Amino acid sequence: MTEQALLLVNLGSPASPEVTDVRRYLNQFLMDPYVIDLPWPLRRLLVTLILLTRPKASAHAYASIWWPEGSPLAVLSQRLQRAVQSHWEQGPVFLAMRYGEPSIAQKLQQIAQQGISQVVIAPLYPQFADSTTTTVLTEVQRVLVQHRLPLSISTLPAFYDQPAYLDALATQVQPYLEQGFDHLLMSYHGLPERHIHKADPSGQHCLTNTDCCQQAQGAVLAQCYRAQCYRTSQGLAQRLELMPERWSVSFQSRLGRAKWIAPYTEERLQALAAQGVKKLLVICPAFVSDCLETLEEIGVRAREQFLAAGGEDLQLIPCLNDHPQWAMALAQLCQQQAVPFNL
Ligand SMILES: C=CC1=C(C)c2cc3[nH]c(cc4nc(cc5[nH]c(cc1n2)c(C)c5CCC(=O)O)C(CCC(=O)O)=C4C)c(C)c3C=C
Ligand SMILES: [Fe+2]
Ligand SMILES: [Fe+2]
Repeated sequence: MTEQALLLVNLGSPASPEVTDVRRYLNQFLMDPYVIDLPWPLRRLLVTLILLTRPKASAHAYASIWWPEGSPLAVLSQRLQRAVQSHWEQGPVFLAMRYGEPSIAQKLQQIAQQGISQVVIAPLYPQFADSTTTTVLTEVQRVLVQHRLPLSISTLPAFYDQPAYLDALATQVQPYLEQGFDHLLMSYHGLPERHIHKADPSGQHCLTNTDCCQQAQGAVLAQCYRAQCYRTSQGLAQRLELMPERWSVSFQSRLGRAKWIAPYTEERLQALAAQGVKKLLVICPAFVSDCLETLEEIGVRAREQFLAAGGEDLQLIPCLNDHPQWAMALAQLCQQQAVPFNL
């Protein structure tokens, strides 16, 4: 049988929580034109301004969640890689990071050097966005051309509605519901509204009314991150048999002054506390591995905010991480859903 490698790709973290490493990481991340989609001179100017203050604040936040083995996102991604290997019989499973190390270039070269010619690339993002999925695939294309790698590539598309993924997510959440709760908040990483409009092939669907994303279908759904977040949420709520008033969706991690997709997590936290919700569960389904945005932004800061607003308990439900059902589901999705690489 021809060997086929599997390359999992996650976002990446700074090498350490030191300010210099965080600055280097943020510079690489934010200078990506798929993340800050401004012309180079404006992007350089904006990122330079962000880098005046952000690295210090972010370094402090990273230091508060850093583990002895390293960044939670990196450590948990490695654990997932090992767990997926036991379900991937076609060949070795590798892990790369879009920003920082190990890079996509290092891993694709390693795969080619091992004489493997077929690779499945799995960007570890359930919902499609240019700032996550497209930038990974663009980097893969760049590396293939620059290093003339003789690799035949297929890629795993966004899996926001795949039953195997949703079943694993429901298995992860279920025990927390059984402990008793008032409300389950599904908080996704946000995006500037501009990114959603740019990706909208109809030019008129997205964000035109409050529930446009819930109605999205076909080519619009395939490109609309917000619509995919709602589909994931509906699929999860259905599996957990949640009544509509027991769950809601919000978007976190805003940066800068542009308008980001709503509703904002901070505002939902205030509103839920004001409605009398005391025991709040939060799951972050845009992330498959716990990271700064789950452990610190939700587990620490959102918790403080909710308690200050009158809530009694906010519990962060861990991401899928290396859950055995998720590892098996991911291997299965890569076998069954990967499509020929076509950027
Ligand atoms: C314009 C800025 C950003 C966009 C767009 C964006 C999209 C986006 N990001 C993730 C996943 C993660 N982001 C993480 C951290 C993070 N994100 C941004 C900015 C944008 N993200 C910044 C500046 C940071 C760094 C931390 C900080 O200073 O706040 C992380 C965590 C990484 C870690 O090391 O733990 C993840 C994961 C998605 C899924 C997404 C689009 C949907
Ligand atoms: Fe982000
Ligand atoms: Fe939409």
